[in-house]
Amino acid sequence: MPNLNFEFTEEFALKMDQNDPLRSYRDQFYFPKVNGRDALYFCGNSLGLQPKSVKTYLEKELENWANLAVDGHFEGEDAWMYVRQKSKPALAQILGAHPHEVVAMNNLTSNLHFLLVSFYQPKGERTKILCEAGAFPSDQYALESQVKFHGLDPEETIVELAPRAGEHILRTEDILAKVKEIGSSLALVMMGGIQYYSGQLFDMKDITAAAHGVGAYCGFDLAHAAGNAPLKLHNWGVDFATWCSYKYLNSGPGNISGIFVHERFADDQSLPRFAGWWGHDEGQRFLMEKGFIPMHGADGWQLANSNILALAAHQASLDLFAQAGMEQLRAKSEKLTGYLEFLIDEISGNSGILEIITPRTASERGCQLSLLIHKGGKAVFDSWYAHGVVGDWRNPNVIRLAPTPMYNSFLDVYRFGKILEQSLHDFA
Ligand SMILES: Cc1ncc(COP(=O)(O)O)c(C=O)c1O
Ligand SMILES: Nc1c(O)cccc1C(=O)C[C@H](N)C(=O)O
Repeated sequence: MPNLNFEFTEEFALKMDQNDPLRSYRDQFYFPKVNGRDALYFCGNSLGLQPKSVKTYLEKELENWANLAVDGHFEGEDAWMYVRQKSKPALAQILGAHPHEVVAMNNLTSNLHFLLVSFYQPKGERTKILCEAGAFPSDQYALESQVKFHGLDPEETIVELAPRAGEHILRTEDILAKVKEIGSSLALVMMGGIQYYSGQLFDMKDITAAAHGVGAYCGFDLAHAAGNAPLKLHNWGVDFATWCSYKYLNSGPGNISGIFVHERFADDQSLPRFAGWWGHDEGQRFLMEKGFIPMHGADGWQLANSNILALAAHQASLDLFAQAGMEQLRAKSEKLTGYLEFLIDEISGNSGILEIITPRTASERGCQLSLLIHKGGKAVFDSWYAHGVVGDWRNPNVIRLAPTPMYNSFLDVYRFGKILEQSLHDFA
């Protein structure tokens, strides 16, 4: 990132906002209120804000349902039968994939299970799964239950790699060395793309290459990376991935997830998979015949017919991503998070109250900074919230703050700086 000579002044923040080519997007979102005032919302890592356009997109589908009823499946330019196609160009851009490698469907954890059915096939001595220690609990439960499903012992089968003693982030060299060490016993590397707790962005390209080097598959949970960090899943050769759309993709609580399956598996019928009629050859689906013929690419992993209202809300947000462009969003994101980092260092410096544990290099993180709280515990978080700061507290002792380039401003970050300054007096 260029040296921007950040300053802890309102004038500086306002100047940055004036020069921000994405500044108009903020007005396209609803901001919640805390204590009657617009929140300083830094919680896109948990739930993204609602685009104002969502209502219109939903209303259109409600009208289609009201006016067309069952004919809505096949009639009109937005026929529900094909509507998932609409989301593919924007998703492909966000994930760094070809459109036929991605499809919006289900929820994240469900998708993880379906993908593991295909990409976790323990055989002989090749049974082990490598993941990061402290992965999001749902991923841990999914991996454990898959291992048990294959009659194996999770304790022996799942290798959890932790940072070195006294460190908070995993060194890429340690991940690569562990892959090599497990070698021919490794069936799968399955990690978060961005670690939900520390905010570390893993080197997915090198990790994938290392996994392939020992004959293992490699997949990522991109819940915290999709719409946040630059991704090139196709070029990196990643085998599979899944994400959710309710965080950085601003598509609504619990809304639809998506999957990526690399094109080398697009017509691979040797991979086991759980099938359903929506993954069956579209041209023959309504012949209602026996014998599953998977669709080309990721679509062949679909099971059930698309949730149209979910896709409508998703599309409202994806259209904003397509307009804004991931490159521009990332360029702003590096500056915005860089500004937050600068202010935290400048203000809390040697206070001993908190410490940034997210990597200090922009290429090793998304927009989130995770702050390890040394003094004051959750009371620090509560006091910020009382002043309108919406971040989140994650046990045992981290506050996550995620200024998102789509709707946060430099002024938001500056205002947080003023609140931080005040709270340091309270917790010193
Ligand atoms: C990294 C990660 N994986 C999985 C999940 C669970 O997703 P879902 O409940 O949508 O399956 C979350 C968040 O809830 C998450 O942050
Ligand atoms: N999906 C959530 C929910 O319904 C309630 C509270 C939190 C969530 C989250 O998504 C948590 C999030 N995945 C995390 O990184 O902590």
